[in-house]
Amino acid sequence: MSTELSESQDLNGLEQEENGTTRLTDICSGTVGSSMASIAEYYAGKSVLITGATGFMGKVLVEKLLRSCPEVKALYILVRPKAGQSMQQRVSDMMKCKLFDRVREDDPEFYQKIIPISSELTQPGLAISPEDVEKLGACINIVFHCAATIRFDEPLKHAVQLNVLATQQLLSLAHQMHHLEAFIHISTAYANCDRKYIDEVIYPPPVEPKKLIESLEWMDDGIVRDITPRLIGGRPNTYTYTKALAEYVVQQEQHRLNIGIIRPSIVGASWQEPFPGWIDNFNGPSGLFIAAGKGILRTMRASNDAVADFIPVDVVINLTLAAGWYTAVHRPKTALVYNCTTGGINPFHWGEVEHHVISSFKRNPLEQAFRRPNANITSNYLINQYWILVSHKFPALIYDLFLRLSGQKPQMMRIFNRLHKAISLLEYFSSQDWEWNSENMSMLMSQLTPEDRKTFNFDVRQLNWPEYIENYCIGTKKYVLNEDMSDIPAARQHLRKLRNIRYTFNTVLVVFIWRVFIARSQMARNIWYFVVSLCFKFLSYFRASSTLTN
Ligand SMILES: CCCCCCCCCCCCCCCCCCCC(=O)SCCNC(=O)CCNC(=O)[C@H](O)C(C)(C)COP(=O)(O)OP(=O)(O)OC[C@H]1O[C@@H](n2cnc3c(N)ncnc32)[C@H](O)[C@@H]1OP(=O)(O)O
Ligand SMILES: NC(=O)C1=CN([C@@H]2O[C@H](COP(=O)(O)OP(=O)(O)OC[C@H]3O[C@@H](n4cnc5c(N)ncnc54)[C@H](OP(=O)(O)O)[C@@H]3O)[C@@H](O)[C@H]2O)C=CC1
Repeated sequence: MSTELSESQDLNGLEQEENGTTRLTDICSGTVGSSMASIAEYYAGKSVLITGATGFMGKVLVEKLLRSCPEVKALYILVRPKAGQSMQQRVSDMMKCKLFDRVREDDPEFYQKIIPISSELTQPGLAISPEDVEKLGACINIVFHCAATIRFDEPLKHAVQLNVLATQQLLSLAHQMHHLEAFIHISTAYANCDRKYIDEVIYPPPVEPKKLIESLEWMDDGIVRDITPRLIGGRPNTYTYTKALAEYVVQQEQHRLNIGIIRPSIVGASWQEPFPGWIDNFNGPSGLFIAAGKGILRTMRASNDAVADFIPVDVVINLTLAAGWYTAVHRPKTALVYNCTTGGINPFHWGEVEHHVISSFKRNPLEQAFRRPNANITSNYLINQYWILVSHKFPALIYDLFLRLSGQKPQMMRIFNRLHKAISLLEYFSSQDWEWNSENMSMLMSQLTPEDRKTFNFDVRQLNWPEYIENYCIGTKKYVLNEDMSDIPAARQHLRKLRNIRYTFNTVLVVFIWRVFIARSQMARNIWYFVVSLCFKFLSYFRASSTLTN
């Protein structure tokens, strides 16, 4: 069921379908002045506020805005001091990141456009100083809200504080912005993962956010922990639950602000921009790709035929910027939701992911792999448990034994325990299928000029998955693990060594087992003599026949 969009009759540039879904059309009657402006022209002279700019997606958003909208006036970014680093230090470190190489080339002074604002989103008023509130109120034209806790095991109180309450406070701040044209909220395609078919609508929230927030205020952490599974119900974690609540909170403001909601699925490395394969974290599939490349992860529960709904980060950001432009220019009267997914347009399946990840890491191996990359994904619980025992726990035990014997600290079992914890939280997403309607994404594309369609490309029909996965795997090697591509021959040599160790180990094991068997069983001895005599007879036969032909 979708929420009631009561003003269906007077939507500007929008059509409301029978089921309540709000769709874009090419009607421009509701546009403001610059409707014909290209995306870059629209952002020219604009001041943009970005939350979560130090995060994975936020950084890509900042980079793309600076590179493709060079006339943008200023990017105000909400940043908190963290891990002993001041806000300023964090921002200057961020700008040194390789991601900004292309922008740096175009404009070495690009950092002057970035204006950090100290903010801790979990604090009242987002801990923004009154002077900064005034400054933002006077100048911001567009808000992109990316900040969130994306941890799947986040305690409910904290997830609500950051994903729901902070969103609410940001919306209050947005009300004080006198020149605000658009508020773009980044959600997730899995906010409604308790449904199999997900339309571009905001579904009724699982609970009234206000009531939940009030209750959480007086409950102690123990009680909250105990009731969390009951509260989240059909959702697998507090992350998806609080992102669903946040959507509802944002929707409540749709009559007072121009709102767009972007729902990306599983965000992966960049496809094209600023260069293929850029990734800087272990979240989502990236950590598992690395674990598979290192030969540590060799089995996990996933359905071979289910769609792996990956979406490259640059596609999400291009769509986000286009949605910002559309929302500001066309001013839809109700919040538009964009399911930013690939499954319905260019599907790719978990079985194919496994195949391409493994073959890519065989071609471009990671340094110091534990074992040769090899994987077995299955949806069968028992088969998976068997492989965990044989391919994870047993090798870990042997390796730890080896470490102990050589006077080192055992570590492999600990690594596997952490990996199993991560897998247990991720398997939910790889073991089932969802269907997203992504019509708004296609229709937004139809609104762009041919030039913008190239500069802000989010046409995922053009995505070549094997090539994308290859670049993704190389990206994890180069940008997450900081490994040098020139070391690949040595890494290949290491894999050959591992293969030889495996052959030797397997041969010794088979001979050993057989010897034990022969020593204990007359039947095994008889079979052994039979096989040996058969081999001998074959050998004699071939020798005789080759003598005759000569
Ligand atoms: C058999 C081989 C097949 C090969 C390929 C098959 C790949 C299948 C991939 C399936 C993936 C499915 C992914 C679905 C994701 C759905 C996404 C929904 C979309 C979103 O909206 S949100 C963003 C997603 N959010 C996340 O991904 C966060 C998940 N992470 C967490 O919640 C926590 O990190 C976690 C896993 C609970 C661990 O917490 P904790 O123990 O406190 O430790 P740290 O966070 O400090 O990390 C510890 C350690 O683990 C590494 N790590 C983190 N994440 C992963 C991961 N996904 N895979 C592997 N390893 C991971 C982390 O880097 C740390 O390592 P250190 O060595 O640095 O300590
Ligand atoms: N990654 C993915 O696969 C997907 C992500 N999304 C959504 O995209 C958005 C961005 O995700 P992503 O970039 O991957 O996440 P990251 O974890 O990389 O970034 C989160 C950002 O939020 C900021 N933040 C977190 N807590 C606070 C706080 N208390 N005060 C101030 N800032 C804070 C972080 O700042 P700091 O650096 O200080 O920690 C960081 O900049 C999120 O809304 C997420 O739900 C949606 C679908 C998939």
